[in-house]
Amino acid sequence: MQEIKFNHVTFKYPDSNKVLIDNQSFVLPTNKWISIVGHNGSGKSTVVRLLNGLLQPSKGKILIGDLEVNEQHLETVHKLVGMVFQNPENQFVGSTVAEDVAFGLENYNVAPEEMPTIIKQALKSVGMIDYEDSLIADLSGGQKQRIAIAGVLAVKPKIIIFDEATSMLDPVGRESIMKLLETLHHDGGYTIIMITHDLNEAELADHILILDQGKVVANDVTKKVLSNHQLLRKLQLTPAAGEQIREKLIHAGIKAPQEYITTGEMVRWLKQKLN
Ligand SMILES: Nc1ncnc2c1ncn2[C@@H]1O[C@H](COP(=O)(O)OP(=O)(O)OP(=O)(O)O)[C@@H](O)[C@H]1O
Repeated sequence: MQEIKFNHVTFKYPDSNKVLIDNQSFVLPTNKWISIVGHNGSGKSTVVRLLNGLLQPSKGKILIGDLEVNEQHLETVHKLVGMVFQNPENQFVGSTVAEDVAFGLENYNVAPEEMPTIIKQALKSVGMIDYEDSLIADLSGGQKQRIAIAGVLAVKPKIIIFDEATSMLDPVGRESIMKLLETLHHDGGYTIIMITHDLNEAELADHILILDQGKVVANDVTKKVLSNHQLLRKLQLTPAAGEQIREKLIHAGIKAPQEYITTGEMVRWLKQKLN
């Protein structure tokens, strides 16, 4: 699949006077893992909702390859771009796992006889094959999020958007969903777009887009974006976990250079120092 393009996109919510996205043009690669980073209210959710057609731009065009995201192509766009939200509870419609995954398929006119195989495949991809007949209410937060992801995978999208999909989980649940994303990305060939506040999570991506007050202020491969320390500090996007490690090291009498800011960078620096 070819790239994703925002061409001179302007957007304003109908009930607001503020132009939120003002004439923004940018290109995102496909078949990559992309993180969208920015503070609360910077426009991250708006950008991804424009991409999957939940919102329409006031001006400009959005293209996924040759396909223009507009009212006329909404069904194709929704099939192509799946979305997993912060709170899986908002996505469930069935009471059992299998019923819920089946519901998404019914919307796309999948023949009933094909459903059991598709449901099993999707549950297998998220490591939940043994839970087909379980009640959703009996699952943990992390398991619920996996089922929400299976529901999206069953429709066979090419792009999957995760809108802060780990933010309601505990650290263990969070890590297991991040591992699942890595597997989906490497083995499944999906384009993954992940919204996060956390640069340590963003660091796992191939590509990072940073938004600030509705404007794209960085859009490049991860290494390049994370090495622009001046910009990250200006935006106050230094990752909390990295800064905590720095403080602990200072207490231990070790001064890590200021330019190492993410946990990954900090760990690499420490390893080098210890060798
Ligand atoms: N339905 C709406 N009507 C009017 N304004 C809205 C609506 N939804 C969001 N906004 C405003 O648009 C701005 C951007 O919101 P958006 O949700 O895209 O930001 P975000 O970067 O995803 O934020 P967060 O990290 O808090 O989820 C915010 O100022 C928000 O208040």
